[in-house]
Amino acid sequence: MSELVFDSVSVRYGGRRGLTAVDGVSLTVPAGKVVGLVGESGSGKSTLARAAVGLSPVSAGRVLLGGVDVRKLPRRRPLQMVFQDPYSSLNPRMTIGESIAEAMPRGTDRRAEVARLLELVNLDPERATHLPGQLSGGQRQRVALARALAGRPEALIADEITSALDVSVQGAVLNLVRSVQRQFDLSMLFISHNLAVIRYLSDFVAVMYLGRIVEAGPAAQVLTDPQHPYTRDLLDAAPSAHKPLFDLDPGATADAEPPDPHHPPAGCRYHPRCPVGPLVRSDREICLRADPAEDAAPRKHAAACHFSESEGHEPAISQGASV
Ligand SMILES: Nc1ncnc2c1ncn2[C@@H]1O[C@H](COP(=O)(O)OP(=O)(O)OP(=O)(O)O)[C@@H](O)[C@H]1O
Repeated sequence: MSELVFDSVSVRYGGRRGLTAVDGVSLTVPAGKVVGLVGESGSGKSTLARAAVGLSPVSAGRVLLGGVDVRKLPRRRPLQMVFQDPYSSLNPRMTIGESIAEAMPRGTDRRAEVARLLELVNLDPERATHLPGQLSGGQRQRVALARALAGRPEALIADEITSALDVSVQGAVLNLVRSVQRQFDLSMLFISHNLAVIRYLSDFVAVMYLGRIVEAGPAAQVLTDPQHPYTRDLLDAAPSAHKPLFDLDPGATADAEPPDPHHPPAGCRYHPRCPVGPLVRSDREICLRADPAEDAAPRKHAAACHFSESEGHEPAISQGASV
């Protein structure tokens, strides 16, 4: 299917207390692959995802699907998004069937297609006449997925799609998403706080910190051989694989206060919290003044850290490196 490319995307929320929630992010979701996007609360993951479907105010850059600017796609159908909260993403007054049919291209045999999609997401086609309020959270999330598939997408963005669900149904929904992604060869940006979930689903992983991608690469490399101190801290903060479910604990990565997104630190944005940075080591003064590049071409493992090389890893990526 088609590659999804974020090309130097910035999102600024306005007003006097405005902030740049996403700051020049470049990230590629290769065709038919899953990129897991991870980072603590407030790092800008949802804002980046929503930028792709026109729901957050892009102030610079663009998003491309198969080389076409998503703003020029027909009603954005080839790119669909499923949200955290299935309660608010479905119209409570429309039947399940109407909600799904609404997203279909013209000329579709709607009744038959609704039944097919409901079966695909393991729901009884009889559900088509029900209202969202008659369904459980897990069932509603299945309907949201069916609705997204009704647009016959090439790419799918999933933003914390299991975190509002009972733990007992999370696994089934994740399995469904994975099987649908494979069946339709979808390119997928998958956002989660949960590193176990990211590990389970992702071909590639991108790590976001304070509006930037700080590390990206093949999932196995990023998760087992992290190059950026922030990624290492995230992985250290997460309990081991023996523990069942774990979420990233915002602020658990270092002793320093979480950053204020209105006033990102100069130099490397991670420096006030970095355990191998200038507050700990006198030879790392560069981190106070020089901003390491951020960029993400996940086929290649790279990190935006002045010292990732000296930590025994690949050289840091340079400003403006191509996607
Ligand atoms: N509509 C908005 N108006 C103003 N600021 C916003 C808006 N939405 C998000 N923000 C701010 O933008 C920053 C990034 O938020 P965002 O929700 O994208 O982060 P996130 O990584 O998805 O967090 P979470 O995991 O908690 O959803 C935060 O500082 C947040 O407070």
